[in-house]
Amino acid sequence: MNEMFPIFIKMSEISTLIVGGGNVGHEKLAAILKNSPNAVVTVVSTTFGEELLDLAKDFPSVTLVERPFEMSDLDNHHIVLCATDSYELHVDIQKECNKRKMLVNVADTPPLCDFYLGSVVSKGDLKIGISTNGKSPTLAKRMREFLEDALPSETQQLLDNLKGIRDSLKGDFADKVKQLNDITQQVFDKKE
Ligand SMILES: C[C@@]1(CC(=O)O)C2=NC(=C\c3[nH]c(c(CCC(=O)O)c3CC(=O)O)Cc3[nH]c(c(CC(=O)O)c3CCC(=O)O)/C=C3\N/C(=C\2)[C@@H](CCC(=O)O)[C@]3(C)CC(=O)O)/[C@H]1CCC(=O)O
Ligand SMILES: NC(=O)c1ccc[n+]([C@@H]2O[C@H](COP(=O)([O-])OP(=O)(O)OC[C@H]3O[C@@H](n4cnc5c(N)ncnc54)[C@H](O)[C@@H]3O)[C@@H](O)[C@H]2O)c1
Repeated sequence: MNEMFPIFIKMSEISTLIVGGGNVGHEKLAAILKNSPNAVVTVVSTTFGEELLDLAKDFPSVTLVERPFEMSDLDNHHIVLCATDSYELHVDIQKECNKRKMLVNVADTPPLCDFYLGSVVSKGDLKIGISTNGKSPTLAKRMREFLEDALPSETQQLLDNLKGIRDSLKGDFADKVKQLNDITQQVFDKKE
């Protein structure tokens, strides 16, 4: 059983720290910005790869700090992603995050992670997060590609229509729930 609980985070409302600006740092930053272009992210790294520099320049809410990590970098951030090539540093950061009750993800080291990144399917406002419980990120990627193709292109139109109906419904909460269930059942042509 996959015991992880998915949540959707407002990345522009919290502050994220990435430690390490090489290949993995770039991958993690790209994954965040693809979903959340206004994410507030600081990347601290001794050196930065070209790809990360190229990506970050288009996002004003991303700050790059070029120097070795210091524990005080954890101040004022909510979540941390470790992406250096130093396992020892990652262990130290993970311990300190634990002490401070901050959530930490350590690239390539699932046992040190409080949370995993997922594959993300997006169709307009619809977003589906996929986890394989860490078993196969490659399968998560394939599932994303499969669902991206399978979801109808009218998904956003459907959502916009339902939002309009939702806002215009009268009655108490139970009435509204019933009406919305009836309407969506017709859309999916589902018999109960
Ligand atoms: C979903 C995605 C999100 C993202 O990172 O954006 C993601 N990995 C992605 C791709 C990917 N990562 C790797 C490959 C190479 C092939 C392979 O190993 O399968 C590919 C495929 C590729 O790139 O084609 C290497 C890899 N990854 C981890 C390990 C360590 C280990 O498992 O021990 C190693 C071995 C490194 C080594 O060999 O040393 C660990 C994790 N990777 C996770 C997430 C978390 C579990 C998610 C889940 O539950 O499924 C977890 C546990 C922690 C975390 O990183 O948060 C993103 C797909 C985005 C998309 O395209 O949709
Ligand atoms: N690149 C991949 O796809 C991949 C795949 C599997 C495993 N890994 C592992 O993941 C780790 C990172 O890989 P990478 O390719 O991103 O490495 P990298 O060398 O490209 O990047 C590491 C970054 O960490 C920075 N760094 C190192 N020590 C630091 C410190 N004390 N403070 C701040 N920054 C520091 C470096 O300046 C560099 O920018 C490695 O252990 C690697 O073996 C990488």
